[in-house]
Amino acid sequence: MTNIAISAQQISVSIEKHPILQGISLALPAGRWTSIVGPNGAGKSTLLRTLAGLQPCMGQVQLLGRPLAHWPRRERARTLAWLGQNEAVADELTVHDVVLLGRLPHRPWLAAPSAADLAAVEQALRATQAWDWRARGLGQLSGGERQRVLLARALAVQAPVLLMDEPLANLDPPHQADWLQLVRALVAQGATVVSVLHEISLALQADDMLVLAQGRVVHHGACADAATQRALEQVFDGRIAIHALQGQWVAVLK
Ligand SMILES: Nc1ncnc2c1ncn2[C@@H]1O[C@H](COP(=O)(O)OP(=O)(O)OP(=O)(O)O)[C@@H](O)[C@H]1O
Repeated sequence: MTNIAISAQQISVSIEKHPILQGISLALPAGRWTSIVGPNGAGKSTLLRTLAGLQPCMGQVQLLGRPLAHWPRRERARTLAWLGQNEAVADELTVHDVVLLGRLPHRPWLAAPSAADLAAVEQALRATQAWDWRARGLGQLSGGERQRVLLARALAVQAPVLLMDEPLANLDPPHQADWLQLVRALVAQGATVVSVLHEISLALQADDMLVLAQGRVVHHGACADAATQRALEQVFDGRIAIHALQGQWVAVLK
């Protein structure tokens, strides 16, 4: 039987009486990378926030088979790491301290960081090539540099499940490629990654894809499946076409 990392049963979200998510049910297998794509306003970020327990909803979300509400807070924070979009983080904190925040769910209340915490921070900062800036203030970094530090914070949690909303925002192509390698390595080690991505060619590198439109899942399948690719072309009104190029699927604009 497939292990399910995150599942949702009939989740609906309305904001100011406006339906944003409409009865979504899904099961995301563990040890795979799922990308969530769809047009602007489809509800991608809202869905990811709901799966992370950050957005109240009707229906139920389960993390590793247990309803989110039944998880003790710290255990849940060690199990599910989150990288949000445009997150407010105190700009006066150093890069090192920002990434150390990712270790909070591992540390006893008011305890100094352990050797394991410091090692996790260093590993995460090196993985995102942010180690050299560790003493700088977050506010002194460019948009892409800041994004890499926030990615390091999520990695430092060392959670088995990672949810990332537009993780490639502001990243240049080499760092997008690094992110891809990182995600593949995490998944190879058994982690589950779920990411909202606007870069369709990168989203197509995932194992599975969830295609969203108007608050509903219109397709869920393997990226390599022809049906997934047709659903993707359709949801963008035929304005993209998907082709194979050097062993990869790429989306071209029409
Ligand atoms: N706080 C809010 N108040 C009112 N409407 C909201 C709020 N947050 C989101 N919405 C609306 O919900 C819908 C879905 O938003 P969401 O951010 O989830 O979409 P998305 O698919 O991530 O979009 P994008 O591709 O533009 O980032 C949009 O129509 C948006 O305007």
